Amino acid sequence: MSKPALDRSQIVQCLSRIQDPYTAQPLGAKQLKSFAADDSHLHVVLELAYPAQRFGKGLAMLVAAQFEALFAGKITVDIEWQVTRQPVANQSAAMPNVKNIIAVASGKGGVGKSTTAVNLALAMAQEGARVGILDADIYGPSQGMMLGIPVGTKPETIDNKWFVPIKAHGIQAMSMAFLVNDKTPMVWRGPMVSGALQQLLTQTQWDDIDYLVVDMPPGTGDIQLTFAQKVPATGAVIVTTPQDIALLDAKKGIEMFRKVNIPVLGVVENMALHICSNCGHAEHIFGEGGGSRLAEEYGVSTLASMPLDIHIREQADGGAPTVVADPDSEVALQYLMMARQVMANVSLLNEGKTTIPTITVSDD
Ligand SMILES: Nc1ncnc2c1ncn2[C@@H]1O[C@H](COP(=O)(O)OP(=O)(O)OP(=O)(O)O)[C@@H](O)[C@H]1O
Repeated sequence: MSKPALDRSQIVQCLSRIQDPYTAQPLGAKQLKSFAADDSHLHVVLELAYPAQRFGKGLAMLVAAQFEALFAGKITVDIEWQVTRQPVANQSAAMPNVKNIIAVASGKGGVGKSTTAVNLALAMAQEGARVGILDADIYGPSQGMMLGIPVGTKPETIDNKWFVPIKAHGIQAMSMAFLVNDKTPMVWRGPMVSGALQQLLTQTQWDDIDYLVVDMPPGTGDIQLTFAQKVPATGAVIVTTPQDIALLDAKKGIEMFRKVNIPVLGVVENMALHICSNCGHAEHIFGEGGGSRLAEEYGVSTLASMPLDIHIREQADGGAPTVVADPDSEVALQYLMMARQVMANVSLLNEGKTTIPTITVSDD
């Protein structure tokens, strides 16, 4: 029989000295799942509200070090997680197998929205999340190519009603590109597009997903607005380059989500800095700090500032985006940190924490 050497309040107090770097909240009773202590061994099990397969190892070391002041014997800390579900009644009814939907959008085309979406999805999976990606970028679907899914691959169907998503690099993928052929006209009218996309969303048999990343069609017109209205998203990630024109369109994107009451989880500034592969010279090709200024103006987080890096393009074009092609590279780590921030922000939203400010800008 182990004799209790420490009580729960001592453990909780010790935990409260450590701040979760992604939620910016102190650890405490909520995260303490269990503990066992005798004279020689303290075993603490924490449970986070977002996956932490890679990040959890560092956090466990930090927590163990904190307990050294309290306990002289062997200390073991395990980090587990339980992803919370978006508390929206109609979502669980419509998509019982999907806990959270994250819309990735940009005001302007070509800013790297799809590349960011796929690396976000893969980075979430690396942290242990069950992830799906829906390519809703109907006019330029590229997720299949970036995930290395051979052209012409068709999803299986069940009962002539359900599509089975295609698995690639450990995530589940579905795209309009899997259902059309080269001859299908992509110059669809708005209602056809939003109808097809909604069908794709609700008639795919996702296999128990924590986060479904939706690569939205670029722009802020009627199609996007209708779709944003129909997708019961937990939150949106806005991708922009630091260029004035892209920022202006990104603002429209933020305002579009505001109109349909979808919280903005943060802004990703893409192609922020170019480092010459020959001489190492760093240059802000599209201007400096625009994404952060935009995030500040709207009171949302800057999730990442990604460099303009030839490997990002080459690896995505090659069917293995940076997060899987070169998982220990600096760029992959940046994507990983972005993913953790997105998942932590989702957990805060689901808990009803007000850490993510509501957007208060005028309509004009
Ligand atoms: N950070 C980056 N560094 C280098 N190349 C990048 C980066 N981000 C994206 N790219 C490249 O830029 C091009 C456009 O990216 P992507 O297709 O992701 O943009 P998008 O915003 O989704 O475009 P669209 O509006 O056409 O769907 C691609 O060739 C991609 O590989």
